Amino acid sequence: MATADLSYRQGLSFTPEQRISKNLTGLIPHVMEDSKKQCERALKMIRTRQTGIDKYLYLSTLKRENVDLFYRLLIDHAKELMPLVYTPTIGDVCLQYSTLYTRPEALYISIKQRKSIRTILRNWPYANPEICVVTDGSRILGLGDLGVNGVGIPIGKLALYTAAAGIRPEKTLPIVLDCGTANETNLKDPLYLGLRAKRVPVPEQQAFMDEFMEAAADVYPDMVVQFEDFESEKAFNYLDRYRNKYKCFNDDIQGTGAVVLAGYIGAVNLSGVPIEEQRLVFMGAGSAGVGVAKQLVEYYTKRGLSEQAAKDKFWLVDTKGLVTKDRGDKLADHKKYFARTDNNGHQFRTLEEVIEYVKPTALVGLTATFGVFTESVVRALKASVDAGGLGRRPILFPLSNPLSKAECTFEQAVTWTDGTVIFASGSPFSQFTVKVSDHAVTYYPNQGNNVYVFPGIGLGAILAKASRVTDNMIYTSAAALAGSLNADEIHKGLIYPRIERVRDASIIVAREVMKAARRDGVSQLAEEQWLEWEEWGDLALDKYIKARIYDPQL
Ligand SMILES: NC(=O)C1=CN([C@@H]2O[C@H](COP(=O)(O)OP(=O)(O)OC[C@H]3O[C@@H](n4cnc5c(N)ncnc54)[C@H](O)[C@@H]3O)[C@@H](O)[C@H]2O)C=CC1
Ligand SMILES: CC(=O)C(=O)O
Ligand SMILES: [Mg+2]
Repeated sequence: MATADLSYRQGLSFTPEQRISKNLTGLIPHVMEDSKKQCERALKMIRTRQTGIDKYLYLSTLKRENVDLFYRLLIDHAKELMPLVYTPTIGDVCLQYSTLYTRPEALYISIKQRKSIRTILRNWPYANPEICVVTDGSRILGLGDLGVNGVGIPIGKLALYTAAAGIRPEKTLPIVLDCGTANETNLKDPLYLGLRAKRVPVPEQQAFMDEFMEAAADVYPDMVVQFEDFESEKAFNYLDRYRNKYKCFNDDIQGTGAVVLAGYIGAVNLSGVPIEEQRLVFMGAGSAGVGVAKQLVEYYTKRGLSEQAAKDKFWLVDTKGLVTKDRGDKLADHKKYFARTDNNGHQFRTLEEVIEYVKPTALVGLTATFGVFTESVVRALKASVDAGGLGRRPILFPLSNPLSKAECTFEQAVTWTDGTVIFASGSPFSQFTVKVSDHAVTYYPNQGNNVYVFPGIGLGAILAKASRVTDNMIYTSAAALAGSLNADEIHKGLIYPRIERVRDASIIVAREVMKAARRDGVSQLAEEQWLEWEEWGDLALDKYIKARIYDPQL
């Protein structure tokens, strides 16, 4: 007797004939439902769960039980569901990961298993992964060192690779490298799933990382590796160390740099302040802050400014105040590039002092600290923009994740700028409606999150068979995203496409990233293929991409 085919991927949509041929008759309810009906049931379940975590757990079960339905939902209801599988809910999930755990969903490689990295990689049950997101859990969103609990981030980011860029779910590989943790709560938690030990010294972590990268390239030579949420020093170090040796990029430095550049291009157009007159204060000088500032410097130099003149447009602030050369503390290497020398020996300790001194037109927050954009800070920003002339608008990007770490809320930003703000946040805020005498005015926020670029960068690198991820590929992703808004989005004054259109944007990003790979000589696709596309243009390349991406049908 033939055994039943237990691959229930199609859920309730099997026809009676398929049920007979697969011996499924009676194993699933009798009704036959189309995709719409199955999505309706799942949405009802999600909407009636009380907490974000409950909704996440339901979705996570669905991902395991009916992967196509999970991704159909995530693609078709991105605005509602992305915040559940990604920031902000994923932050709560990471905080409680060891308690919520029911089944493995990633590779967990501890520093005690250094000799077995290749075996562990080969144990992954799906053949030839194309994209890996790896973290060591040392800086998870703005929540600090979560150790192995940080694995929720690679899992969440890879779900977005599938939903936003159509990489097949079985081609994605989430990895957490467990080097111990500095998190006392985790260390004291009897259920903690990671090594119950202090994080090992940096040189040891680096040696482990060297071994991991070598093993990953050896076992999966075609796989692109995305570094995610490594604390800043390691983030910069690993990127420098591996970028010319392996196919890899750092999402927090490069992905965030690209996404903020794209938003900044749109914001400058709306601001009424010419690009040459823009002056930018960055609150936060970590991997994201410095990564973004460097990407923007590249934009200015491409527009003809000298590197020094471009750099002079940026004032970076950290916990000790304005980053200056003569501040008297030992600056971390990644901050030195932006250290100011024009402060005449004066040190500016608070953000208010910096704003008073700089008179910025744009304020970017990457501090992982809630509320640092206070009313007086935001009003001072507005005043400095207003002083430049009528109709000018301040650019305010509180980009830290999750929502509990945002530098200010959308409502505050709108209220404190009398509605003039051009706003983007890392995690999503709702639109905000204000009643003005007899009518209502609705303000629309933007989500400035690297989800708009990393899926397209990864997809572009994979499809171009890129041997490296070059700076031009990253830069191009920003330019492509900036150009991907439709007429309605432009009309609404948005600076990013609506999140429901992230998949359209990813295809554009992937196409341009592929072309940049070809220009940089790192695409290993056949020359004839490129010549054909050159003849037929972007439409042919888009067709090629669309034919290769996962679009779940139920
Ligand atoms: N929107 C997006 O797509 C992304 C957002 N992020 C967010 O950016 C934040 C920072 O990430 P990293 O740069 O990697 O962290 P990090 O820890 O390396 O850097 C944080 C920086 O903020 C400074 N800082 C902290 N509190 C401060 C305060 N009260 N006043 C002034 N400066 C303060 C620190 O001195 C440091 O320079 C995180 O919340 C992360 O979630 C990161 C990547 C992408
Ligand atoms: C979005 C992201 O990569 C972060 O907050 O770290
Ligand atoms: Mg990150």
